[in-house]
Amino acid sequence: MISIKDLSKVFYTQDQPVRAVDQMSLNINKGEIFGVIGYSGAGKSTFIRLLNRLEDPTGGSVKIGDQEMTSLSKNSLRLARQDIGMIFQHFNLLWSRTVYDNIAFPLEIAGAKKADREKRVNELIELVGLSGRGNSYPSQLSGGQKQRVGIARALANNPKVLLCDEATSALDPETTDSILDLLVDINRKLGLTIVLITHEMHVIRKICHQVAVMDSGRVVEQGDVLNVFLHPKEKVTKRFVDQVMGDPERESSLRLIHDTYRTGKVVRLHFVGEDTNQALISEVSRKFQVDINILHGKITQTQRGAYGTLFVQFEGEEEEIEMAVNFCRETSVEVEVNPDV
Ligand SMILES: Nc1ncnc2c1ncn2[C@@H]1O[C@H](COP(=O)(O)OP(=O)(O)OP(=O)(O)O)[C@@H](O)[C@H]1O
Repeated sequence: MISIKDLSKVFYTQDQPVRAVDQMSLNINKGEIFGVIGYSGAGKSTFIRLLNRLEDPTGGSVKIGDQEMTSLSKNSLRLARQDIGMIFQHFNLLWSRTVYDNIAFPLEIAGAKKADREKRVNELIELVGLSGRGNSYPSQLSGGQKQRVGIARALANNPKVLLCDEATSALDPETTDSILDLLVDINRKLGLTIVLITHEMHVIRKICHQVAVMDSGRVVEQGDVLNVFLHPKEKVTKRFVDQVMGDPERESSLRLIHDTYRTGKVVRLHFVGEDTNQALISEVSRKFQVDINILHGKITQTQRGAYGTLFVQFEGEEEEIEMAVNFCRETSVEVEVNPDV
């Protein structure tokens, strides 16, 4: 659906050239929610603006469907953009227009007839949960409602792709979740491909199927969200996973346990999907002569299923511990002995 190859953007500033996006290559499948995560300055905004050519690339290509975006003339680009909706962190609504007229705006530009516009706007108002608010002005709406207007406006011309530029970063956690739920709903109902950029792993965890981690203009890690949670390779990715799975107390409490009980083994168990329901710990304690201290645990839901980690300490004879660890390894649960915390 979207194929990005060796995409680069260099800004030539007075001091020195800035490589905001540096040889990025990605493939995004139709119907997928694809998240790009990175810290401030990683190049996310530049990247997403290159997709619909709000920014012209220095090199490389962006293909959306059969359309090579980088070589389109002004006129063809205007048409191609009707297939690409976009929503923004600060909503970018027209403040002097009502909700209804904001949503109607892209339809007016596309030359839709009045009756068709009316039908479409009413459908969209209902789809985004703003029934009864058509005559309100943006200043009379909450942040979440404003973003709903932004979403309805972005969907007006039935785009194939929706680009989300930090769409929930200005919202409180609860409103963020309701907007993320709406994006999932739209993705399922309309089969829309969604590309989003964010600096919050919670957003990736909650709605994305695939994730790419950006650092200094490059994709440093990429994959299925559950796999990236399970096996983060790069330091920056581990920090993002810790935004969701971490616990400020974890490191100190594990160190304390480690220093207090010098016997036994600390083991980290990773549970994925169905395995999260497995009664592994009670089975191990029944089968082997080991004492099990549960040190720390967390479970979370992703679009790809549940994911959990559990830190435990096995105490007992070395041989029994070895057998218990091997037993855990034989299940589909992943095991790390004496993990770095
Ligand atoms: N118009 C511009 N002119 C010069 N440099 C720019 C321009 N836009 C972005 N940059 C630089 O490119 C790099 C990437 O910026 P970008 O805004 O894409 O990152 P980001 O990951 O979206 O960060 P943030 O979340 O803080 O916006 C930064 O070093 C930034 O200073």
